[in-house]
Amino acid sequence: MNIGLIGAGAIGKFLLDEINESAHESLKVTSVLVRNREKYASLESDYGVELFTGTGEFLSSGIDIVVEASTVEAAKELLPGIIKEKDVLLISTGALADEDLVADVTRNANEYDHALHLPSGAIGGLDLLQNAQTFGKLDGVSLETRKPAGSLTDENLGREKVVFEGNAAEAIDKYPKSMNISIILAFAGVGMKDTDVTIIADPEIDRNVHDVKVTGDFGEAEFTFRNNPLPDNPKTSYLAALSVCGTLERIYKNVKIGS
Ligand SMILES: NC(=O)C1=CN([C@@H]2O[C@H](COP(=O)(O)OP(=O)(O)OC[C@H]3O[C@@H](n4cnc5c(N)ncnc54)[C@H](O)[C@@H]3O)[C@@H](O)[C@H]2O)C=CC1
Ligand SMILES: O=C([O-])CC(=O)C(=O)O
Repeated sequence: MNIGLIGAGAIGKFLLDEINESAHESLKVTSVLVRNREKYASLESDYGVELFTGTGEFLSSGIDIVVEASTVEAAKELLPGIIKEKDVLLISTGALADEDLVADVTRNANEYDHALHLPSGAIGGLDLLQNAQTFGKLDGVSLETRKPAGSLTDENLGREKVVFEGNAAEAIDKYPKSMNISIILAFAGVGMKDTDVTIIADPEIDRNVHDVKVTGDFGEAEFTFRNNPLPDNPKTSYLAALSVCGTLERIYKNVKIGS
């Protein structure tokens, strides 16, 4: 599967290292869409990829799937058009907080018969939420995110501080680089307005900790993810990058586990 990558930051670079430098025979990043060709020129020789600055040429470069690993803003701009041409894996899931965009993307995906893959990112347990919601009923879903203070605020905090309380839609609006998980959680569960979110800036930790609580007619579940950060971008959890690779690896397998 030839992969076209949008964004060569922390997750994009992880993908290049993991997929092009190791033995994933069926996967290869062949094209990378960047904004500044000079800045990323070394990727061509380092990873054997071709760089593009134009979306049209990027999409016609023989790729089978597009992996988005850029920003919520870029995802919102590019996704409605790209889904007409290719299957897409989107990690900036915060883009889907825009309901008009979701309607557009869904219509285009159906009309052009392309899939939109949404990895679980820096959390897990989305299979449970979907199962519990599809034929049963969820009563409540909450997310408490605790990140190193410097990831969330410029304030010099001496102790932990609750910097946000609200719903998932408000959380991604205020923290577009840090709360994509609130939107994928909302999508799998009770929606953006009913997913409760608390964000804590903690000067004492060096991991991204996400605590998800779910109640419904199935019973109760609680998941705590204590995620190591990616060295290239401490805001982003290592697990988020793994979820992109894992989703790609599983897409075309005939045996599906926990799906
Ligand atoms: N769903 C989830 O659980 C998680 C999602 N994320 C999101 O994943 C995305 C990638 O994360 P990182 O790699 O850590 O970010 P990063 O900031 O390290 O890298 C993003 C890269 O995208 C590039 N970029 C921005 N706009 C672009 C455009 N229009 N075209 C091409 N390239 C563009 C930037 O120059 C940068 O190199 C971010 O949106 C982040 O918020 C991050 C962590 C968890
Ligand atoms: O990586 C994480 O821990 C969560 C994150 O940044 C996001 O959801 O945007």
